[in-house]
Amino acid sequence: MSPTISEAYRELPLPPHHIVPIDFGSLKSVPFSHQWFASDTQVGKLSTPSLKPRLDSHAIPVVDLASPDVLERLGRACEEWGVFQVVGHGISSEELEEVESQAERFFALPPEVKARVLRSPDGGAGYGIARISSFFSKFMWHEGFTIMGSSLDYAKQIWPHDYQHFSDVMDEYQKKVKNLSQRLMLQILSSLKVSDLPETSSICPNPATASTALQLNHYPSCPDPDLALGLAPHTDSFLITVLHQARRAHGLQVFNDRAGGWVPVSPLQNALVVNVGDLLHVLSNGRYVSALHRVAVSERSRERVSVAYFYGPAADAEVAPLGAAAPVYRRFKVVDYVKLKARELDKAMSLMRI
Ligand SMILES: C=C1C[C@]23C[C@@]1(O)CC[C@H]2[C@@]12CCC[C@@](C)(C(=O)O1)[C@H]2[C@@H]3C(=O)O
Ligand SMILES: O=C(O)CCC(=O)C(=O)O
Ligand SMILES: [Fe+2]
Repeated sequence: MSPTISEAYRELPLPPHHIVPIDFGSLKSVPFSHQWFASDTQVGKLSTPSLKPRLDSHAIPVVDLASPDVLERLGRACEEWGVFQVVGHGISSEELEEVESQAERFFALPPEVKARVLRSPDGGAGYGIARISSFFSKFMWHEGFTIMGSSLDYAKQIWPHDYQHFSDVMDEYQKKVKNLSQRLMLQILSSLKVSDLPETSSICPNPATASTALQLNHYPSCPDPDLALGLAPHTDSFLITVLHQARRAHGLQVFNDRAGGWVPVSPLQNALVVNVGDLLHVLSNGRYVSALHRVAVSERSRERVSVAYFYGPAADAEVAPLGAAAPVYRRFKVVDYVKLKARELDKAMSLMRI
């Protein structure tokens, strides 16, 4: 049988304190375990001292999928930023609001109910702390729920008598966002202008075998936002991530060398945020930037919800730079990369370099 992404985590089980979130609702101040200082956000050689971003969000490209020069705009955004906001994507604001309100409904449940769907120590899906947490000395002001495939079994455990609506909303959204992700991937690959794409059918990816995950993120309201960090700096592992952030819910920031630091990705009405992930960085032979991003806790009494959809090739598909005369990355299996990232985090990409 073909491997799944969840299997990649079997070899590296996490202890319970890296799975079960703290009960944020009961806290009147930020505990020491959740207070971040500059030295705690060290990622590779990059120290990320201030949570105050440098530039305003207008710098992040906005791409309208209906625009005649869409390929050129996508290519430039992926090359210069590794992140852009997409409009004209065909998912209605009602659908986005519904998915957001079901995510809020889940996170508002008491801790013991959320614990019914706790991620297992060696698994990828379920409720808990972000997997990257084990690489940092402090805990993040965040709880998440990762859904891989249908959400029905989870919904039945959470709401035994009222599971259908949550499940319908999440599964319908996954279908829509998968179609959008596939469409974006085809356009992004065309934007690379590689003349010979021999393996596109296996890596492109094939929507029937794609690796996908829907991640509901919750950043609870925080007594002292300046001390806490929502999500530590990281790059996403798959090809692309399509993210819905709730309106007025600021906090997402992307690192950009040329802009000289962290730039906010402010919520834009009806837009979805698209991140280039590590695997697309490899396919493009390093041309498209795998965007380093983090989430600051921006306001005292406002919680924040976001919904991320990770889209990648099948777990056993092989990835390598496309049509590159001088490839800088070697060929590897998706599942092996996810394993390596679970062990090495930000060093994983450089370990794949030739
Ligand atoms: C498919 C996946 C991407 C992800 C790890 C996961 O197996 C499921 C959750 C995803 C997430 C969400 C929060 C940030 C992140 C880095 C993490 O720890 O879990 C991403 C992972 C990723 O992109 O590598
Ligand atoms: O909440 C956000 O804006 C970003 C979430 C994120 O980076 C992720 O789920 O990987
Ligand atoms: Fe991310």
